[in-house]
Amino acid sequence: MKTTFVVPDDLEPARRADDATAVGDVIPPHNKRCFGCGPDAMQGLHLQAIAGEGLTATAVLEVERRFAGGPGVIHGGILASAFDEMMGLTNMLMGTIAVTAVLDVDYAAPIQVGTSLRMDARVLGLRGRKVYSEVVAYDAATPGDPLAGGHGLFVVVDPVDHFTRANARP
Ligand SMILES: CCCCCCCC/C=C\CCCCCCCC(=O)SCCNC(=O)CCNC(=O)[C@H](O)C(C)(C)COP(=O)(O)OP(=O)(O)OC[C@H]1O[C@@H](n2cnc3c(N)ncnc32)[C@H](O)[C@@H]1OP(=O)(O)O
Repeated sequence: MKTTFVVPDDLEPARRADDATAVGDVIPPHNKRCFGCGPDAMQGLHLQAIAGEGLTATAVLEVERRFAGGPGVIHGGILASAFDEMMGLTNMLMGTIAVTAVLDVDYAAPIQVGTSLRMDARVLGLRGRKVYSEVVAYDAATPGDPLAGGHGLFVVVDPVDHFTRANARP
């Protein structure tokens, strides 16, 4: 992978919340209409992330024809959405809500329609309100070199305050 995203080397450790989703269970959608994880988002990705040990989670995205960009391959924005969601859901295992400030995607190889794309996400650590996370994607059928990877810088917010202000019309 050739990312230029800089992860500080002196991150503070992040901690799994005591009441976080149990290992092996699906992390519940944070919003039923979320494009990434919401069951009611008709055109969405419907990602179901399984909580792992610590601050990790895994999901499989079936790369459907409706996700195409170039002929026969996934659209870059769809992959970015999936990565954003995977890291956002994984961050929730800390028991906080963090929104994306920076999203970095390394498109290492074309990903064909029909691929079962396994995505492994984890929280790398904290710096104050900043959360650094990463995700790596593989072909679930033929694991080998990663097909893509992503990093995110998320910022912890008070969700009621953040979304109330975000929805206010000037
Ligand atoms: C009605 C009630 C509802 C209640 C219930 C709701 C439940 C919902 C549950 C869950 C939802 C989310 C689940 C995850 C979904 C997937 C993630 C997404 O897709 S999120 C969508 C896309 N992202 C945005 O829309 C953010 C838009 N941006 C902002 O709102 C602000 O810019 C924000 C919050 C990111 C930062 O604003 P500041 O004013 O709070 O904080 P500042 O001081 O600017 O930044 C804090 C630190 O971060 C750095 N920072 C911020 N932006 C940066 C950047 N672009 N590059 C580098 N550093 C940055 C700053 O330099 C600062 O660092 P230093 O503490 O000084 O070291």
